[in-house]
Amino acid sequence: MTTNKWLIKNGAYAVNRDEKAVVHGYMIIEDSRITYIGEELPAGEEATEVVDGTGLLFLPGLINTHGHAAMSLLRGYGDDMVLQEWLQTKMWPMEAKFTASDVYWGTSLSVLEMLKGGTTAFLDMYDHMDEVAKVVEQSGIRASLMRGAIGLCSEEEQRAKLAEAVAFAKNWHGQAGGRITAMMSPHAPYTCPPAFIEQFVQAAHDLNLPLHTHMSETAAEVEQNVREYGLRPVAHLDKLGFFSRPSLVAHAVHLNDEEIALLAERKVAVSHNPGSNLKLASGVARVTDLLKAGVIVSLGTDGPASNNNLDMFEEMRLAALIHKGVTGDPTAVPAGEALRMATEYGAKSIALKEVGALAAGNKADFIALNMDQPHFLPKTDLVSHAVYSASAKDVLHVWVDGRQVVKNGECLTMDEERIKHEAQAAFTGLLSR
Ligand SMILES: CSC[C@H]1O[C@@H](n2cnc3c(O)ncnc32)[C@H](O)[C@@H]1O
Ligand SMILES: [Zn+2]
Repeated sequence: MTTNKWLIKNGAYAVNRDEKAVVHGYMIIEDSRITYIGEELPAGEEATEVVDGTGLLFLPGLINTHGHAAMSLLRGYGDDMVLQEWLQTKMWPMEAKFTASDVYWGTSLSVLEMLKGGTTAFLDMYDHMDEVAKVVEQSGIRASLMRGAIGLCSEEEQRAKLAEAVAFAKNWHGQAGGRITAMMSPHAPYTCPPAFIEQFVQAAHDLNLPLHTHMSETAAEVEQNVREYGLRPVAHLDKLGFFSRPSLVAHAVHLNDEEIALLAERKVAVSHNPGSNLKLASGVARVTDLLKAGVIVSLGTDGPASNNNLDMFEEMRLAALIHKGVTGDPTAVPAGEALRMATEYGAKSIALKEVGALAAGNKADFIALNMDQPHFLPKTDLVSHAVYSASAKDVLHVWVDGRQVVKNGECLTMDEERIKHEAQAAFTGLLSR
């Protein structure tokens, strides 16, 4: 029996189908699913909630496929450095002091920012993951979660990290009404010895879960991989069996033609993180070549300490702009493709079914932008406006799994004032420990 039925009238819906980018008219949501999108109102539809969609553009919820949410506590703490210096001198010393409570409040701050900015699903690789899962459960967002493991430690500590990752996946995969799914995640080839990576691959096989890792983010790490193992990271991970599982690699900035072909052959998805790659001066990923080769490329912010926000509109815009700039081809990553990267390809990257597109039968994860603003006029091409002109601040309403979680810009499921206070206090506490 349907208990929750929303009728949205007079809206514009970015269906992003080849024949039609936007449909004007009605959308119906019954419980957790979209049941109708079309120009005509089907007869006899009685809704429990009616929304006037006049002046609103409805998009699929944005999907952030790589990040470390609790790192919001370190936003602005270590700017203008390259990756290794940033990790070793700023992030890792502070993260070593993080308590479960720090992760809870840091993640809450990020989830609040993401929901208010139109992100309805995110990937998180971190420590104290039970706290992250609690925030996901309470806030109503959807997430793919994993205990990230750095293997630069004793074998005993490695065993403990792997056991934690396995226990977390067993406890939380499918929880929160199916909004939480799990992956297995060794941090990176340069922080995880080969045998440790192989143990994660085996665990992913045993649990039937996908794998995620950082890969080829900087030229220095590729050189280090060649020095230590005689192989570049793609061949190295392939040799360790990583790509025998459904897998998603973050960054993939430094790739040659053979590596792109291998990623396509192994059906490895790539999370492109343009903001973080620019800020850490890591380089620009070969996104147009990856897409041409048939690789699924989605978008991620990475952690809020290397971005420094979680605005997926900014990532879409960056993706649509920088690849034009570096290739000299103004048709590289057009607006419709950038939107697909942030939605449909994002869902594929983190193995979410029936999410990522506005279509009858899909899960009702969607957002509404207030288009009645100067920067959205004239009404030429609404998808172009969403990619080239919009930002997180334009998001008015957000639904996840058929539940409204943001209304008129306010998050209904999280206590914004408390979260802001606790996150600031957590940072102050970290400085004094
Ligand atoms: C083991 S938990 C995740 C770990 O990843 C670190 N991290 C954050 N951003 C990046 C990045 O861009 N490349 C590599 N590692 C990153 C974070 O500080 C955590 O320690
Ligand atoms: Zn990362």
